[in-house]
Amino acid sequence: MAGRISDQAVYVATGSFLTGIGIHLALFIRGEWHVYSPYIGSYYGLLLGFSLCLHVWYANFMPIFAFFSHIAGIFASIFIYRLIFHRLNRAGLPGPFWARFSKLPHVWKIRDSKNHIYLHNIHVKYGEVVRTGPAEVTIFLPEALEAVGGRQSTCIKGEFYDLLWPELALFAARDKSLHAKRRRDWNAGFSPQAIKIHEKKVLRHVQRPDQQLRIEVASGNVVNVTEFLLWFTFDVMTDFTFSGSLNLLQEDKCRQVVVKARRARSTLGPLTPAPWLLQVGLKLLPRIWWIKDWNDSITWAHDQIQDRLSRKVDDKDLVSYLMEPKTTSREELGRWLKGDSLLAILAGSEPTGQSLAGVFHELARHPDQIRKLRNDLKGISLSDNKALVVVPHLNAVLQEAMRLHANLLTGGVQKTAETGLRFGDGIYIPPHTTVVTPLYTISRREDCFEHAEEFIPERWTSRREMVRNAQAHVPFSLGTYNCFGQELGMRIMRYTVAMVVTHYDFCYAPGHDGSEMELGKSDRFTAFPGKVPLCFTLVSKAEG
Ligand code: HEM
Repeated sequence: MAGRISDQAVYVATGSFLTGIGIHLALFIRGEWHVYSPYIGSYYGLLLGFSLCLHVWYANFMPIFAFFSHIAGIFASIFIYRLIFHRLNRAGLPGPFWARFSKLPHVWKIRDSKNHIYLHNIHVKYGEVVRTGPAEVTIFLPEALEAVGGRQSTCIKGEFYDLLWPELALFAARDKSLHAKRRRDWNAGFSPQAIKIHEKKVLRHVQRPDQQLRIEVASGNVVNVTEFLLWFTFDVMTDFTFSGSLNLLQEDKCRQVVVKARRARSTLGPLTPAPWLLQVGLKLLPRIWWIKDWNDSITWAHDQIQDRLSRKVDDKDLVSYLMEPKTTSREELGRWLKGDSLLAILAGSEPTGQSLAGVFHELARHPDQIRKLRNDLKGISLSDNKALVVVPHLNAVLQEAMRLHANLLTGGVQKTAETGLRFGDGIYIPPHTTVVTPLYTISRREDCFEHAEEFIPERWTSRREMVRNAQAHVPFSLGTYNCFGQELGMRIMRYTVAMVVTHYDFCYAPGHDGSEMELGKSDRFTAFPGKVPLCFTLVSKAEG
């Protein structure tokens, strides 16, 4: 028999191979499977173990042979389907050849969390609408932002947003009606009356960076503004959310919590293109490395909210509003609270801190802009939002910095519905296709912004002609899923920038030219800017 494959082996191999093809065509090709991938992986792991046991027990290779033939059937079917029959093939989109088969090469290429750079290079090489995955298209056209994310769009959030599954959270709600329902509960926490209450806290907190900077100036220290602002915005946001600041700016006792929450996302960035792999990591390795950090962060946020619920507070905070839901029942509330707690803390603090880091980075490289801003702020109350909001150059500086330093570099992934997506000049994206619209590239397009790579705040005031297509600027996203904290975030930024520019002069520390900010920037669903090491000096009374 040696050297000859028995008939039995041929039958087993063929049968198992065909069941592999069958299971792919009957099941895996339909609907979404990413949240089940850990279970499917575990099932096949068990099946392999069982085949090995049978092999050892009966001294027969047939069970292993059957197992691998079945797996080969699945992969062969996937390969042929994606090579020839996939709906996106008919769209005839350009893109890397491997993209039609798998997202894994993409994950590998962005293991350094530089998805924004990777996709930018893809744009340069392949054009405006590129196939970047078996069922994924990346669109670099500004009109895609409205078409995909606008209120009229039928697209839903992409599979990535299931990262908390089966827990619920506002930003992770992919079902539009569920999302709309929960959003109504959040609304109360951002009403004009609520903003007034939050603002008192914000104003109290803005004193702290001022006090801390005075200490740094007196000690002649270099301040890494990226970190400094992150501590500050976490302090504001924890107070805003559950009436209890962590006091990170002054003390390093609790900083580890934030460090962990950020470290947890070191792999979230690279895994964004492959949500199924993210699910495998989250569910199968919950106590390992970054996944442990991620789970610890969620537990920490949840504990803070539980602790808050046992306390009475003087002024209403976000939890007060979330605990008086208009639409969610009391029983359902428990399911939302964990994810929403994390969202409330992270969604406000990080983007605000990161956007502010972008502002100070740009101002430090453009001292003329600091002087101009300081001049415009003369005689204006630094704690009066009504007065600050009408200082055109202040708002222009914030907008321009947010354009160049978008918070979502490539994130905000969506998915087309049953009808597909038609927009622009006859562009059609088939149904059930993931759509990526990388703001990093779109908001730096020369056909949208003249001298797009340069920091020119005047394009938002006296040189309006330099904005060729304002559609490309959506720092707070748009449509159904846009940012809740836009008004609050803008106020925090206005107060902080106005205070610092009025009281301090600043520039990059000796030996630093500002390049670390861009070079060190990573894309971990949200942007993590690199270092911004600045030296501060107090402005003389005559100048200020
Ligand atoms: C400069 C500061 C900020 C920027 C640039 C910013 C940007 C964004 C963006 C781009 C999104 C969409 C995310 C996505 O599609 O996945 C978003 C969502 C959100 N933001 Fe902000 N944000 C800022 C400040 C804040 C603040 C202060 C809060 C207050 C808690 C906040 C709360 C939220 C929430 C709750 C969502 C989710 C909305 C939903 O899914 O319906 N943001 N933000």
